[in-house]
Order: sequence, then C-alpha cells, then structure tokens
Amino acid sequence: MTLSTLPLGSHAASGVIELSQITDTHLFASIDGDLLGVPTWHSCRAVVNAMKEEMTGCDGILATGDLSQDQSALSYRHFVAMMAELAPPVFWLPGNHDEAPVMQAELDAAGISQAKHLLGEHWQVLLLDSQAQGETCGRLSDGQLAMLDEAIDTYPHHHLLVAVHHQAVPVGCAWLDQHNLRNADVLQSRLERHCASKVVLCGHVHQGFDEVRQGVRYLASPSTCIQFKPLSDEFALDHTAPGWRQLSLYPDGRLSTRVWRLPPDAFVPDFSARGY
Ligand SMILES: Nc1ncnc2c1ncn2[C@@H]1O[C@@H]2COP(=O)(O)O[C@H]2[C@H]1O
Ligand SMILES: [Fe+2]
Repeated sequence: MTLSTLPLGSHAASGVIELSQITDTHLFASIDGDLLGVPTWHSCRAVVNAMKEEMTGCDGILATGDLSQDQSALSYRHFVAMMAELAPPVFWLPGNHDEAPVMQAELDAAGISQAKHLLGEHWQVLLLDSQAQGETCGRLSDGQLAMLDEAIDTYPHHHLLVAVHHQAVPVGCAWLDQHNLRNADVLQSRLERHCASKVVLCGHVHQGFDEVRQGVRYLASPSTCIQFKPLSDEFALDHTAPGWRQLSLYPDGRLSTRVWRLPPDAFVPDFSARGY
C-alpha cells in the first residue's frame, strides 16, 4: 500500500462535492515581491478575499504547485496564513518552482494535510508530484505511477480526478509546451483502463483550458498572479486577471467547472517582459 487515504465528504444533501483550485501563487518572502510587475502576495490576497466572498459550501481546496517563487520558508508561511482564513481543508502538491522539503515542513507545521488520496462515495481525488529535480518540465516517477495504479485498481468504480502541476496535453503555447509533463503518454494509457470518469487538473500554464482527449477531460487554470497568453508560440503575458477554479463533482461522474477572476485590470503585469 502506498496510498494514504483521507475521506472526502460532501456538505450537500445531493452528494455533490465542491472543490476549489488555487494555483501558481509564486509568493516571495517579502510581501512586496513582484513577478513581472505583479506583487504576488497582494494578488493572491485579492484572490483569497474573492474566494471567501464567492465560495459557499466548499468541501476542499486543491493547491496545485508553484506556491513559492523564491523557495523561502516565509513565502510558504504567507500561503499558510491565507489558507487559514478559508474554512475548507487544503490539499497540495509541488510545482517546478517549489522547494519540496521546505514546502512540506512549513505546510506540515501549519497542520495542512499531507494526504494525497481523497476518497468520497463516488469520486476519488489523487494529487501527484510531477517535480523533476532542477527542471522546468515535469515527470511522474515510478512511485507516483504506482499510486495511480493503486487508486485505479482499488477503486475501479470511483470517478477519478488527478491533480498534477504540469500539463499532460499541449495547451497550444510552444514556449510553454516544451515545459510539459514528459511522460504524459504513460498517464494517458493508465487512465484509459479506468472505466469511470477521469479528469486531469493542472496548474503551471497560467491560463484556463478545458478539453477532452481520448476520453479524459484535461483542465488548467489561471494563476493568482501573472497570466500567459493562450495560443502564443513565443512567451507572452495576457490581459486576463488573476483567478481560481471551482469544480463540482456529481455522483454520476459529471463534472461542472467555472473559472473565477478578479475584475479586469486588477493587477497589470509588465507587458514588455520576455520571460523570467
Ligand atoms: N521566455 C521564456 N521561454 C521559455 N520558458 C520560460 C520563459 N520565461 C519563463 N520561462 C519558464 O517557463 C515556466 C512556465 O511557468 P513557471 O511558472 O513554471 O515558470 C516559467 C519559467 O521557468
Ligand atoms: Fe507557475
């Protein structure tokens, strides 16, 4: 057994599980640190405030990596402090910018769950680590794939939501798709043998994305700071505002989802930037 499973309940009589995803907060030790002109603590702060207003009856929050930009302990403490204001339990996985040992220590010390497998009556959620040491692209290790196999084999009738930092299908930005999940074909072939619904949810690409490929629904979501311009081969920032994603998982395997954003021009990046 490699899975450590936590029950995932629904607050609703209908049994619908409501989740929110927050991703790519890119926080610094300094609350005034900025990424390409966007002060990431302040933009995350604004997103969390908006989440507090909009969220009703959320059963869990999925934090899908790149929580820190400078890998400092303090950056993770800022994240923890904001999450403490949200009532639902938070679950997390690392992104390429995270320093996993520091992240784990800080989130653990704050009492945030280390669970990576959440089990509801009809759905299971698996949070996978796609960090490839020292690389911007991602890869699922044999250990992570073993967790996936175990989830599929043990709960073959449960609908499956896999959360992972890197995109498993190209989003259509050449500069960004070079930093993809390298062994996405292995993930796809494992998912093909799962007969219930399957959804893969990622961060990393700082944009909304929602497409079905070979029976799997692939979702990506805005960052709480800078946004990347969709369908751009070269690095380009987008005018859309920071945001988060809300997901409703229905007992029959359907999933409805919505991207929420701050008002337009809430945080304007430096559009002359060519990378970071
Ligand atoms: N101009 C660029 N060309 C290619 N990759 C870039 C460029 N600028 C930044 N990156 C990397 O691409 C990554 C995509 O999202 P990340 O937040 O992981 O961090 C980004 C950088 O590591
Ligand atoms: Fe990121």
